This record gives sequence, C-alpha cells and structure tokens, in this order.
Amino acid sequence: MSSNVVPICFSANYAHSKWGVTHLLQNKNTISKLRKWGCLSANLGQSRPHLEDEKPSDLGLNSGDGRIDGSQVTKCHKDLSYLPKPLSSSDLVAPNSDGSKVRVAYKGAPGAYSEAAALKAYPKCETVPCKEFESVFKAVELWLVDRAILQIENSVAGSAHRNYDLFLRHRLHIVGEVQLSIDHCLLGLPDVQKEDLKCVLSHPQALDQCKMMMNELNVGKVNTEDTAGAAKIVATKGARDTGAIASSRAAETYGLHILSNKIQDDSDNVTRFLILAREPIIPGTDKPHKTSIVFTLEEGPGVLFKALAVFALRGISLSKIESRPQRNRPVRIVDDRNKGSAKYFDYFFYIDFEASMAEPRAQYALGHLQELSRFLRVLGCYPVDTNL
Ligand SMILES: O=C(O)C(=O)C[C@]1(C(=O)O)C=C[C@@H](O)C=C1
Repeated sequence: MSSNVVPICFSANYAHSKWGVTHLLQNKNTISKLRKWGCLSANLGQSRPHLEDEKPSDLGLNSGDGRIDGSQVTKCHKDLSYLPKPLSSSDLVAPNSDGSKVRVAYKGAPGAYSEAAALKAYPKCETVPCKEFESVFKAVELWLVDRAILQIENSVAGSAHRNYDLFLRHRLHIVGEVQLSIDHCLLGLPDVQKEDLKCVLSHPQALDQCKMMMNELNVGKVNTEDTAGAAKIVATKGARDTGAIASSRAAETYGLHILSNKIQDDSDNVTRFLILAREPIIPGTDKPHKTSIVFTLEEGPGVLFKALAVFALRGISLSKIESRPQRNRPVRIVDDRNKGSAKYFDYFFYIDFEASMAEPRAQYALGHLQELSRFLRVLGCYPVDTNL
C-alpha cells in the first residue's frame, strides 16, 4: 500500500462488537438463564454482532447514498498515520494470552503472594499494589485496572472468611482461579542469625501456616497487612532483632537474607486465589469448569439438605461450602408457644460446584435451588486451575 493511501476506518463506537459475545452466545435460552442468576450483565447479552456480520444499513453507511461504503478505500491528500489510534474496548479488556495488556490489582506490597498469583495467571501483566481490599475492588469498578485478585482459602489455615463478604458488597464476577504453592521463608537483615530474633512479623494467615516454626523460635508475633509488607518493615527499619515470614521474591525485593526456607507446617501448602472482572466470561465445556454461587434458604426442616441434594441428584460434585452470617439479618427469632422462643443465625451459603453453567445439568440444578432459596446469585463460572 502506498503511504498516501489510507484505509478509512469506521466509528470507534462499534469496536465493542469485537468482544464477540453474541457470536459465542447463540443459545438465547442460555443467555436468559445466565442473566437471571446474575451471571451476565444486561448489556453483555445484548452486545452487538461482529462488525463483519453487520450490514452497511445497520452501520448507517449505505453505499449509493453519498456516504462512504465500508469496503471503500479512499485516497487522502495528507498522511494521517501520525494521528492517535482510537482506543477500543478490546484495548481496554481483551487480554493477550500472556496477559501483557492486563492490569491486575492485588492487596499488599510488591513481593506479596497475591502478586505472584496474578503473575501466574497473566505472566506479563502489570501488577498494581493496593492498600485495602476495598481499593482492589474499586480499582476494577472504576476501570483503573482490568482484574482483581483475592485470596480465598489456604490448605493449612482454611478460608479467608472476610473475603467472602466482599463479593456481596461489590458486583464483580469471578473469571478464574489460581492455586499457588506457598513456600514461606524466615527473613532477616544480612548477618542476622535466627537466635538474634525477638519478634517475627507477617500476615496472620502466614503466621498460622508456620505455627511449628514459631513455637520453636519462641518469639513474639506481630500481624502485618501482608507478608511483603512485613519484609519491607524489617528492611526499612533496619531492625536486627526482627524477622519476617515472606517469600523468597520478597527477600530479593527488599534485600533481606533467607534464614530458613520452607518453614510452613505442611510442605504441601497451597493458597487458592480468585480472579475478578467487571464482566463474566462465557462459560465453556472444553475444559473442567467450576461455578461459584451464594444463596440464602427459606426456613424449614432439612432445607440445607434439600439444597445440597439438587447437585447430588444430577451427579454434580461440590468442591467447597462455606457459610457466613447475614450481617443485615443476623438472627431469626422463632416463637414456639409450647417451647418458648429460640434465636437462630441466618446465613449466606457459598458453594463451588464442579460443572459449567453451559451444561444443562448445572442450569437445572440452579433452577431447582432457586425454588428453595430466598436469594441466589452466580458469582462466576470459570476454568479450574489444574496447573499446580
Ligand atoms: O500476604 C501476602 O503475601 C498475601 O498475598 C496474603 C496471603 C493470604 O492472605 O493468605 C496469601 C498467601 C499466603 O497464604 C499468605 C498470605
């Protein structure tokens, strides 16, 4: 193409059709079910067809009416190639397979395990440290970043209970999970010995995962916001009697020495993280998928048993169940005239089940569960991380 021949582009407004959602969601029935359970936002299901599928009349570019036809190439008297390329939604959201265009927010300082989890999911992503979980979520909601990463459970220390509550305070969707092997190290300033330590700083989950080593050291424990934050404090304060439990990456980042490695109680120490985005991904059946939901139940005998049975009846395995008190409705008072009144806690039940929302059995199970629940939301359907 000669340099003075410039292809005329269409309006950037149509760039969002590149998401190709309509192309993938051909089954209208599936779309309406997914939308009902909060799995699809209203505008996603209605996304425009691909640009190539649109007729010129749809685009308001009718050939023969004096306006430009999409197929036309016009000679221009000036080289316009220096003009900035308009941003399209694909620039904003569509990740490359290595994640090189993705910005991922995580809670903690550089060198935290959450950052390592983000890099496992998107090896070339830009990681964005945040001070609070609230900022991690807000960063995605305000389009400052594309994804958030959130630790949800650990094989030794159990669930990060508070993080479950965040799902209902925000409207983000789970689009992936990351299972990360956690090898904790005891870090200190150069030339410091383990015996010099009087106290050790770290994230409470990390301290919990290294109880045996902590008992052996017989030193004070101090909680920090995250493991890398602990390493940073030791490095910046120059405290010779203070150690940190953190990763070998954190040691490198903050110039600390590794006094002991693999100090966790169980050598197979794994933390599971969830990746969140503004829009859900289209559920597939090409690889194993998991679906995460949250629901509340009507009152009555055996309701939880019945709720779990909707999955068992369809041969769907559950991989996780968690309950959290309903903070806006913490207790239910049941007045039985013969036996007096009793107070019960009311719960949100969080379940991960091993099926994709693209499978009819999962859709039927949720339809059935809806008959038993007061509230039901699909938090996300995403591929299982099989690569540990
Ligand atoms: O403090 C960090 O580095 C984190 O990323 C947090 C966190 C957690 O909350 O579980 C992540 C992985 C480890 O289990 C320990 C700490």
